Formats: sequence, structure tokens, C-alpha cells
Amino acid sequence: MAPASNLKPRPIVVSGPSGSGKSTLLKRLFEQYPGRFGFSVSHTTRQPRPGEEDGVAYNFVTRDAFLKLIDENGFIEHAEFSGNLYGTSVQAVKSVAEKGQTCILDIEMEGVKQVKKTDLNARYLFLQPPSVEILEKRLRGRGTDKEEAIQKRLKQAAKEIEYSKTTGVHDQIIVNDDLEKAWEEFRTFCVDES
Ligand SMILES: Nc1ncnc2c1ncn2[C@@H]1O[C@H](COP(=O)(O)OP(=O)(O)OP(=O)(O)O)[C@@H](O)[C@H]1O
Repeated sequence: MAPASNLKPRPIVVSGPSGSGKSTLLKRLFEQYPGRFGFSVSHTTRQPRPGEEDGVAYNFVTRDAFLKLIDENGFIEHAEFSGNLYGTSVQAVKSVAEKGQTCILDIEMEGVKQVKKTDLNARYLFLQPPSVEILEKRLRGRGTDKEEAIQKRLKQAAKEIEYSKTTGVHDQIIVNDDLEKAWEEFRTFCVDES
């Protein structure tokens, strides 16, 4: 693991299986604390669409520049979708903190492992569904996924929950059973500056 920097405010990594309630709680957090939290701006090699501003929607870069940044270990994670590269850079997360905002990283398990290799000195929060059965109900209730996608998400959920049990991975695990209770715990963790 990289030595921890003294980056302030410390970024927060929110992870948890698909359907565990990350979007629901993050939406509330951003609404209730306007300006206090922020998301990092991703890099991409795709062309900007009309109205998309460089440095706001994305950091638009050439493929060469992107590959160079990969070589320099500048990315927390990156991936290719339909011929374009996308990634979250370490610097983009630091830039949010430099503006005085707590950067929120909403990522999955592999991303968590990657953040741990950086010097971002993040705090780690895992959102756990009460059970896989309830998770399945919520994913169906959300109505956004086809059966095949639901099965895939449930399989991945089991792996994420298993990994979350590793000692020292997360600073806090919140079981999202009762939404109001989960919100209170989530809010408290996120506003805590320590
Ligand atoms: N405590 C809760 N009780 C009942 N339903 C909940 C609770 N928390 C979230 N939900 C519902 O569960 C569904 C999944 O929540 P949400 O979309 O926030 O998950 P997510 O973790 O952001 O998923 P993804 O990673 O796929 O974006 C939503 O329909 C949401 O309204």
C-alpha cells in the first residue's frame, strides 16, 4: 500500500453490491449538504458531445495522453467501452479535495482494491443489503434490470459481501435494512472529518 498522504478532506469510498442503496443514499447526501461533497471528473478519449465542457463533464484527452497517464500509474481504475478509454485519475480525486470538498468515490470491489494502492488516504464505507433475498427483491422492485442482469448482479453481490468481511478493508459497514436508520449512519460517517 502507498504511504498515506495528508489529503484533506479525506475522500470517501462508498461500495456495496448493486442494489444495496448507494445511489439512494448518495442522492440524499448531495441534496442535504450542497457543495460539501463532490465527484471526481473522469478522463475519456471519446469526443465531447455538444454542450460537454472539458474538465466538467470529463477531462477529454487524446489516446496517447491517456496511455501515458496509465504508464505513470495515474489512474485508480480505467476501462475501455466501445473503443474509448475511460478512467478515474488519482489527481482528479485530489482536485476535489483541493477545492475543499469531500470526494465521493462510488465504486465496486476491484476499484476499492485499486484505491488502497494509492496515497489518497481514503475512508471506506461498505453498504450491505440485509440479505441476498432482500437484495433480489429490491433489484426486481427497481425495475431497471432484465432477469439475466439481476442474476449477474446477485452473483457479484455474493463476492462483494465475502470480500467485505476481510479484516481492515472497510472503516464502517452499514446494513441497509431500515432506510432511515441506514441514512443516519451514512450521514454521520460522511460528515465526520476524522
Ligand atoms: N432500506 C431500503 N429499504 C427498501 N428499499 C430500499 C432501501 N434502500 C434502497 N432501496 C431500494 O432498492 C433499490 C436499489 O437501490 P439503489 O438503486 O440505490 O442501489 P445501488 O446500490 O445504487 O445500485 P447500483 O450499484 O446498481 O447503482 C432502489 O429501488 C431503492 O429505492
